[in-house]
Amino acid sequence: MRYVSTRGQSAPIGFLDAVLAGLAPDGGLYVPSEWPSFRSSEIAAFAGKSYAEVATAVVGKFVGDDIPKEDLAQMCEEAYATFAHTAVVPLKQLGPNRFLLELFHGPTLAFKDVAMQLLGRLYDYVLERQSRKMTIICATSGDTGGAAVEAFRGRKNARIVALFPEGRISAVQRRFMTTATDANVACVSILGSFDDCQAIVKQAFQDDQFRHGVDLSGVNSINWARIAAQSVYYFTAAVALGAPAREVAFVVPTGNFGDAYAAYVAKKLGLPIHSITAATNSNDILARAFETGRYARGAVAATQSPAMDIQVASNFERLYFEAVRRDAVETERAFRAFADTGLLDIPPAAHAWMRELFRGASVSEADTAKTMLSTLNETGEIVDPHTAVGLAAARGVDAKPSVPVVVLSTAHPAKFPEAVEAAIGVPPVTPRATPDLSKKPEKFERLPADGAAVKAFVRTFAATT
Ligand SMILES: Cc1ncc(COP(=O)(O)O)c(C=O)c1O
Ligand SMILES: N[C@@H](CCOP(=O)(O)O)C(=O)O
Repeated sequence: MRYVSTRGQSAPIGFLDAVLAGLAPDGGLYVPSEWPSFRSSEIAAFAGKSYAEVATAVVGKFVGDDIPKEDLAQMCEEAYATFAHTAVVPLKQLGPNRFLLELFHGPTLAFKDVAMQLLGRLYDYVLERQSRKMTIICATSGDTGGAAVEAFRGRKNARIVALFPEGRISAVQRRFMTTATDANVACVSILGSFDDCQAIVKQAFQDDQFRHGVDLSGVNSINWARIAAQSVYYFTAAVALGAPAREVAFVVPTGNFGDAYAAYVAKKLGLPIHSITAATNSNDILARAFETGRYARGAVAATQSPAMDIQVASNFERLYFEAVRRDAVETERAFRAFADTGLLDIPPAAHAWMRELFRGASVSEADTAKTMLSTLNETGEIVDPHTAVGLAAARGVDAKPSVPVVVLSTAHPAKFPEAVEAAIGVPPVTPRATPDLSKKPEKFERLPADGAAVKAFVRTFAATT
């Protein structure tokens, strides 16, 4: 398997190199040079297999010969043994044709654990063999950071710096990062938005001297291994509902577009996906892009679903690259121009291609809160605000009654106790296995949204840990 950059200026590389590289040196994102796929009979054979076994098969398609199958299988076994539910990502029926895919049974109660628990092991595996220690920088709107800290803390071959937007994530999300006492973890509260944090990370990757100096890597969904690992649960859910003989529609609460793009990847691998609805909160750049063909940045608004308060969705570039028939010159032009102007008019043919599979839906704050309450009243389920955005958007899915609609439940309600209690009148209960972090001391730096300041901090951290 080889990986090429969406901007076409970086040399093709293998899976492990793409994983460690994070962002391509030309500023693009790595994608497979050719799409692997499963035969229908292979997908049917996933029925009855464990989550780790399906993950080994699906992720294995992207790994190629870079890791022996037994080693990958062992990493998957170990990664998914950290989940509190035997099904790892159980599917719950809410109504005749409505399902919730619970992705929050990992150690930090959000879907990010699914990929991150595997990434921590992948990095260990390869860095140990290369006798190398890397510096990971990760931008977070709340959940990626906690999952990454949990997956990498205490690991010998990697140090991690998590950048989060000051005051714009929940206290529970913050504490999953800032209470870690391991020497290889640093957290930085950035005086800005998640988009600022992500821009700082991307700029850092494009500074060759810095990148080489600290041996930089990234575990945001720019990293192909994140996408590969997140495509697995679309298989387990769809197969449980009758795929490959039956199509399934997915509704994905969306911010950085990694998870919805992973659904597209599952489709490329051969899964019969009827449609993918990108459900946004009022930060609706993606919903507008799919509905109108114009990808136009707005100001970031703080919402009850803070992990989706994002206006620049990294993985949209990967989809655009496909939509323009893998024209790297056009992708480079479009995303450089977008970085300057905040505007990208999707060519009509590319937009029409996107709409064959994708729909966008934006959900207001009032509807999000109302959906938390109505879900509790109608089904007895307490859902978090991100999941509520997905459930509200699912009302608009246009599918035949024979097509099940699966909404991704991306976080446990206990991560957002204030928003949930305000909506339903009672606080959500934290799962028993989750440690109480509320009394632990927190440790983090505070820095302006300034790339130079962050790089200086990271350089010192890398030199001293
Ligand atoms: C709880 C939750 N839901 C949804 C999302 C959106 O996922 P994505 O960024 O992959 O679109 C995020 C963050 O990314 C999240 O933390
Ligand atoms: N919502 C995310 C933002 C980063 O997304 P990623 O999937 O690119 O890591 C978060 O919770 O941090």
